[in-house]
Amino acid sequence: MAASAVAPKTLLSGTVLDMVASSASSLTHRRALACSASRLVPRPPDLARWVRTEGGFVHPKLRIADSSYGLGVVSADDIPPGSDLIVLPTHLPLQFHRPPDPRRDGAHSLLAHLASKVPEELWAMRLGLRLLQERATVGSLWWPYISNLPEAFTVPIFFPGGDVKSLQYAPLLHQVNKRCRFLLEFEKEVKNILDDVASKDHPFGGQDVNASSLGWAMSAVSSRAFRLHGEILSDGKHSEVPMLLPLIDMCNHSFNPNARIVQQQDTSSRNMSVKVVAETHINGDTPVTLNYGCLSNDLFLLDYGFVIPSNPYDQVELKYDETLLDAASTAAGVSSPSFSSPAKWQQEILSQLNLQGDGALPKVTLGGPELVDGRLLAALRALLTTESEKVKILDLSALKSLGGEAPLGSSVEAAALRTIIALCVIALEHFSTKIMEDESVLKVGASYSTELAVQFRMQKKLMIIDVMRKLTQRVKMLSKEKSAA
Ligand SMILES: C[S@@+](CC[C@H](N)C(=O)[O-])C[C@H]1O[C@@H](n2cnc3c(N)ncnc32)[C@H](O)[C@@H]1O
Repeated sequence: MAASAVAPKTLLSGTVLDMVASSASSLTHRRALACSASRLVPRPPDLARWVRTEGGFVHPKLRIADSSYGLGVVSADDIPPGSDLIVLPTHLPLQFHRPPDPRRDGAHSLLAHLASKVPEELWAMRLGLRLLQERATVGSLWWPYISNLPEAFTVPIFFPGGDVKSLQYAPLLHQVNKRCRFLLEFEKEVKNILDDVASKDHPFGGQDVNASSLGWAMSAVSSRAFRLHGEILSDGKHSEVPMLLPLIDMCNHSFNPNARIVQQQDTSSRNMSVKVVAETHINGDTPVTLNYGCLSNDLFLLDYGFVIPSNPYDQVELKYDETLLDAASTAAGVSSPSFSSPAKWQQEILSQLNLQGDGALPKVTLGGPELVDGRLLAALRALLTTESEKVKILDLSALKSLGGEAPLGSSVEAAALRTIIALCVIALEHFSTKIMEDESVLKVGASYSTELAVQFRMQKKLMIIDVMRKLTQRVKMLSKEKSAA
């Protein structure tokens, strides 16, 4: 059993390295992205056999096979609902915390020290450090798993700088740049902390770690780890622990999955076993899928390196801002002085909605199952009416809801919806390309990362147009109701 070097010379280049050397992406990088199924070593061990050897269970009808999304778990024959598909013995999930080992406690406490430098939101980097440690350990229990991991990931921290810009969406650009900056800073910090550490205490067996290998590990974890129940806390609740689940993490994502993860507490110990159970009848020659979460395309791209077309959970972020609302309402022909100078009772509603005052949260969204952020809708309804008494007797949840009747009457409702449609137009104008131009890039074909970036921005625009279409329908219904009355 060999262990692979933590920082191979040609692992990855792209944004992280662009930031260091302002160089364009190398050919090696493009090749790696284009065949995302290529693994850390050319012919890694059979994962299913390894899980069985370690005491786990793998349904005899399951295979790992090429799929549209790299590798995937496929059922070769019919499997009835409720069947166990994969059962992992308790020692196989890879977590940050590990059983004490006096021979390596120095290394582990240094690893814990490094992990303490990682901000909470980048939890994937913490487990990533542990993954790098096992990757550098000769004879690691997890080597059969690690050698099956992809050699490269399609997350935007590895995009060439031009493709990051091509995303054209400020909130995601901000996150990508933040992660890149973190990796570059963290590389320095790790080198500083590990300088002069004796090899027996070195968490990575004396091997060099750089921004590229840290990025590889962080992406391996963000795209594959599941956050599961950990130990029971003093309040009786479970802590949430990110874990890498060998073999289970070969299942691809679907919003309509045919399988799910189940955790079971061992009756004789505090250990938890993890298994995948068939949720529905699975036909032969069908991929076994899990739901990674009802996430926006921002999170799918940032953490997993893919974009879901017509994703019902995709959203755009806007900042609640009176100048923006003024511009939108003027464009919609429903301008109101209340946007720049709301009455006292309107200010109180804005404070209750956390859109104004101390600790205000000005980020609002369009899209997703809610269609319009309830806080934005409530604010517009309240600002576009003069009937304070009508508003005051309303429950805040009724003011926020798009589902039922127009709570303040059809005129106010139509004005609020028209303002939101105008906000959608403004949001569309933030993208520098038109959908038709995006389509032609995809038609001609480009590098994998360029196509992903173009897909991302195109899906955002399609989603905004869909919101506009649905809101326009509502406005039409309101005017029909008004003329019928
Ligand atoms: C947990 S792994 C699944 C196994 C992976 N396909 C492999 O080859 O190792 C998650 C990765 O699979 C791919 N993937 C999974 N579901 C997908 C989907 N619905 N669409 C596109 N890519 C998907 C993405 O590359 C993602 O980062």
